Amino acid sequence: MNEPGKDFQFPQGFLWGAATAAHQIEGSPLADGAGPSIWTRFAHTPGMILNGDTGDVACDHYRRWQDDVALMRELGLKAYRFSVSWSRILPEGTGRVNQAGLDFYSRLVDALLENGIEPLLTLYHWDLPAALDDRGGWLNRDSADWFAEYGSVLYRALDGRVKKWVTLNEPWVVTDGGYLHGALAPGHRSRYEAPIASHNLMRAHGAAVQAYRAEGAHEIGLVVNIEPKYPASDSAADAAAVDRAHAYMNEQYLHPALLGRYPDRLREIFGDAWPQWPDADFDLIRQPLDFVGINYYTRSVTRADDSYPLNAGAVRQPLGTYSETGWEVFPQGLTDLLLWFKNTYGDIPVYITENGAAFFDPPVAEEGRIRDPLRIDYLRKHLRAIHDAIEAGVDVRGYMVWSLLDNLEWSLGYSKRFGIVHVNYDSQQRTPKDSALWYGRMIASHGRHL
Ligand SMILES: OC[C@@H]1[C@@H](O)[C@H](O)[C@@H](O)c2nc(CNc3ccccc3)cn21
Repeated sequence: MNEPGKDFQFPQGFLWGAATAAHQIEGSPLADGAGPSIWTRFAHTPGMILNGDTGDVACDHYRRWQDDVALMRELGLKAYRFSVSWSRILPEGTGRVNQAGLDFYSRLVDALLENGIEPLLTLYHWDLPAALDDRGGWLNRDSADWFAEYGSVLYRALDGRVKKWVTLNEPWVVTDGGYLHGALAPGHRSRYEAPIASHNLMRAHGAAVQAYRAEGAHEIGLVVNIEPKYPASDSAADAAAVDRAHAYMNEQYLHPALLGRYPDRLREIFGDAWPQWPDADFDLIRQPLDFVGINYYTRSVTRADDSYPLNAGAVRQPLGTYSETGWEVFPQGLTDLLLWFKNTYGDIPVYITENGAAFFDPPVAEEGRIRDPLRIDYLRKHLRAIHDAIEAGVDVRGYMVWSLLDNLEWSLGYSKRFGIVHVNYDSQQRTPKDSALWYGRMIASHGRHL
């Protein structure tokens, strides 16, 4: 466990980095021939995003990318996880390639490599081309072919310089937020559409991995958000609620990707809205992966409660510590879920591809400092939790803090700051927070003085 003053030894080659996503930081969504995405549309639909915020400017990274790479270098990052905007590459989603879009990411990758920073590229971080949404989007079974075509364009252009690829970021959030509850683009609310979109996302994942095996020569994986579920009591009803919530969030994507089948509970959960899937779909979805990315933020203490979907509701912990997004700070949950992952799916290499928290950060102090002790404490405790899992035999190969920069928090606009670097959205001034300086020192010591 975490004895004070313990000397932490992370594995040789452990990859220390930070993560972002295209729509959250780039701005300039329609520059240089890019097509609109569903998030460009969603943000310009009144009432969809807090305060009417949009990604039109964001962190202006599309224009400031060279300075941002220099900042990553100054902080001492060894890796950078970013996503590509599909509609910059294929403005209509398929067919015509926009060379200017490819050139942007090619230059970014070259700059990262020149600065000793390994790129981890996410193909899809929620920003589907609007032109494909007009053709049914993830509800259209052709989406698997669209996604494989998009991936192949990038594999041919960047593979070799990019050696770690991710197909999808968090299919659970895309489905739950974009098709069941409607809080995220494209804003659908249907228990019938959600399983279809979810299944096609996983078919698309499989098709993109298959295409990579034909075009690429390095590593590819899937990124999921998983959240350990703990029963609020020892009642049978709460245990059943935990099973439903666990199957719905944690097993719904890893089971088909790694085991070639869905958890049985999903048919119970969706009832008549759960289609009969063709067996061949699971041969497509289940492709050998080089790694799985896990995004961890919090846990959920769960009870049976029929006022919630799934008849499973989260119970706030009276003695818990919570971040600005209302997520409990619970590092032990990361150790627990890594052990669950290993015991359920075996020794597949794991990267923590997102971990972080939004706290209320004070304004930039006179001396230019931004004191964010809560974030330092959060990161330290979660890295120690990862170290515990590694000591217990889980093959964790790297850690990407969410996020490099304060950025557009989707429907919450710019109201939540996850960055280790503060962004003044008026001036676009970047100011490393104390957490960024701490993280850089931690990387330099390879975690020893965690
Ligand atoms: O919310 C923080 C980040 C977000 O900015 C990233 O784009 C996304 O990959 C991300 N995923 C989670 C994990 N969970 C989650 C749960 C419910 C709604 C949204 C995200 C947190 N985050």
